[in-house]
Amino acid sequence: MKVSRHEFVAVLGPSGCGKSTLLRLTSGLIAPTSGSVRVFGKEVDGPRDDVGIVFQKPTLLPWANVEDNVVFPIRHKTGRVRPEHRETARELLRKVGLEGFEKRLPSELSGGMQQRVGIARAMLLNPDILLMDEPFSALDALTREEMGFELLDIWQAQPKTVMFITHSISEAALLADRVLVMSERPGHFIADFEVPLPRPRSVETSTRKEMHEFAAQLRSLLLKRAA
Ligand SMILES: Nc1ncnc2c1ncn2[C@@H]1O[C@H](COP(=O)(O)OP(=O)(O)OP(=O)(O)O)[C@@H](O)[C@H]1O
Repeated sequence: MKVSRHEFVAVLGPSGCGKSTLLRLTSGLIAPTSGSVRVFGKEVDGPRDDVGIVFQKPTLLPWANVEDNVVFPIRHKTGRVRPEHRETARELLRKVGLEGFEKRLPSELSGGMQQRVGIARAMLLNPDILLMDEPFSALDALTREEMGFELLDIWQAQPKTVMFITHSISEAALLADRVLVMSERPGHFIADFEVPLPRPRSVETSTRKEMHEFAAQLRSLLLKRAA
């Protein structure tokens, strides 16, 4: 499969089909046993700096405050954090709605707030590619929807290629330009849809007839495969 620059692609598929594996291969965290992954025409042969990753759980350092968690990738990479990195971190925290929480510990934040810290951390080096593995699945339904729209705002302000793994058909349809569907194991792509919805997306988008029709099309494909 190919993803264009700055495209927002969602990947749907049954549990265990290899969605997270696809994401880890793309980030260079693991190497393929066969086949290859290329980013900007170059084979991926190790972890990359131009990729931000957001996992299902934010995996924050419990002893470090919010700002220190966001600048952690730069500390890890270079051993020191410059004032401009802290300024970028604070700016990102403002963007994800966490202004005033910079010096708090992760344990003082809600699950949704912790996930926002994880998103700010993934954006610190302004990566061209953002890989997201079920980033909102541990959140309550309302926060999840809100975070999806926040992500679209960030993506529109700072275009990036996004690969977004989810189990939610409506989330995939509402956020993405394209939805790729994988089969059960051994996973392969069985469908590739352009999302027939205009941008910008909003709460209103989720009530549109096209949204319901598209979600129904995805659902019947996934159910047929599971039957
Ligand atoms: N193409 C593949 N080749 C080798 N192993 C694979 C492949 N796809 C998946 N696996 C293995 O299958 C297991 C599940 O894969 P993975 O976690 O990527 O699935 P998933 O679709 O993300 O599942 P879930 O939706 O439950 O999170 C892992 O142990 C992974 O190593």
